[in-house]
Amino acid sequence: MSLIQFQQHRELDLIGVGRLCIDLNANEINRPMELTRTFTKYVGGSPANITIALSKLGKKTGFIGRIADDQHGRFIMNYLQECGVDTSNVVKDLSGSVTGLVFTEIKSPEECSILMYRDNVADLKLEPGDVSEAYIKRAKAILISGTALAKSPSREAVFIALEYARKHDVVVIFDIDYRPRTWVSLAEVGAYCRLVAEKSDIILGGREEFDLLEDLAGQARDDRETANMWFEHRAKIVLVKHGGAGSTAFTRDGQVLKGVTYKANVVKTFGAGDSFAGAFIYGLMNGLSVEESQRLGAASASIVVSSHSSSDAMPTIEKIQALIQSAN
Ligand SMILES: Nc1ncnc2c1ncn2[C@@H]1O[C@H](COP(=O)(O)OP(=O)(O)O)[C@@H](O)[C@H]1O
Ligand SMILES: O=C(O)C[C@@H](O)[C@H](O)C(=O)COP(=O)(O)O
Repeated sequence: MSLIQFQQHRELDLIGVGRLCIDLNANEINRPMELTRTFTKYVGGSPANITIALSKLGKKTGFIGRIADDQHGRFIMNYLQECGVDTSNVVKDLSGSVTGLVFTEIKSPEECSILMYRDNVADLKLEPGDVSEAYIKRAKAILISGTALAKSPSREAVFIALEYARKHDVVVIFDIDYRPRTWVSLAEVGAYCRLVAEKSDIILGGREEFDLLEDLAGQARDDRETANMWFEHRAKIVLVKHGGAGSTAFTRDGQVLKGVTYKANVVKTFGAGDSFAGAFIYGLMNGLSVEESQRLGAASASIVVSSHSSSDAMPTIEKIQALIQSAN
């Protein structure tokens, strides 16, 4: 019996919850942002990227979030619809909020950073009333990103979504997605993310992100200890990402699976986690093993880190399979 029981009769495969923002990726790469003059605009926001990735892989997706009543908000809405994401539950925020901006700096293929403008952003204005139980029960899975827990009322909206998902056997996928610029304190990161992780079926994060949940910032607990801690709750899969060194997946039934990586002509390192997550979830939804799903994730990440964007570069399954074939 499959580790993760997706309700197959549901019309939506995945609903993303949370951040919809704009990536502004420097065009003049391999130099600090002080020396860049032009940027290319893409839709961004980790949950948006992952939802877009699944949509481009042919999955039926939806989104619960808020956009600003500005040109960027309209750009995001148009792009989601072009990608086939259902936007019926994306709310236009009329409080005068703005769209979160992510300026990305590509000093070198290995040295990239992101500068996030997060004040008065629409995504954190998501309210509990925006979360529809009837919408959530139409989905096989929801994807929650940790950053949506950083401020109220988004925080409460996420907990409502979590409650509806548990009530209607919707698989809960939690991507820790720690973004320092949005949080008030590390104590809050740990407190709120632990509450969600304890109710999640699949937890994805980097080593440092799991440390934050375990109040071990900088003490780097052993991945297996981390997994066992979450298996004491609802988790069936705990996946620890390790950048270019790959990933390790732990399953509740005792498997420990080292994920492969595929050689990439790295342009930038960001986008790896979201592309990995999208293809990994796709594999699980298609009944593939955790190991095969990791393989899809790794191939997708290799494609996206070799590209200028995150969302735009999310690949089709054919592109992913071609890369895997060529590597064999
Ligand atoms: N330089 C790279 N080359 C090839 N694959 C990579 C590279 N960096 C990351 N990946 C793949 O993407 C996955 C997620 O990357 P990681 O950087 O850990 O996530 P995040 O972007 O969330 O920090 C890794 O487990 C690996 O499979
Ligand atoms: O999630 C954000 O706000 C930033 C993303 O839009 C950006 O594309 C990025 O950093 C994705 O990187 P990843 O989370 O490492 O895949």
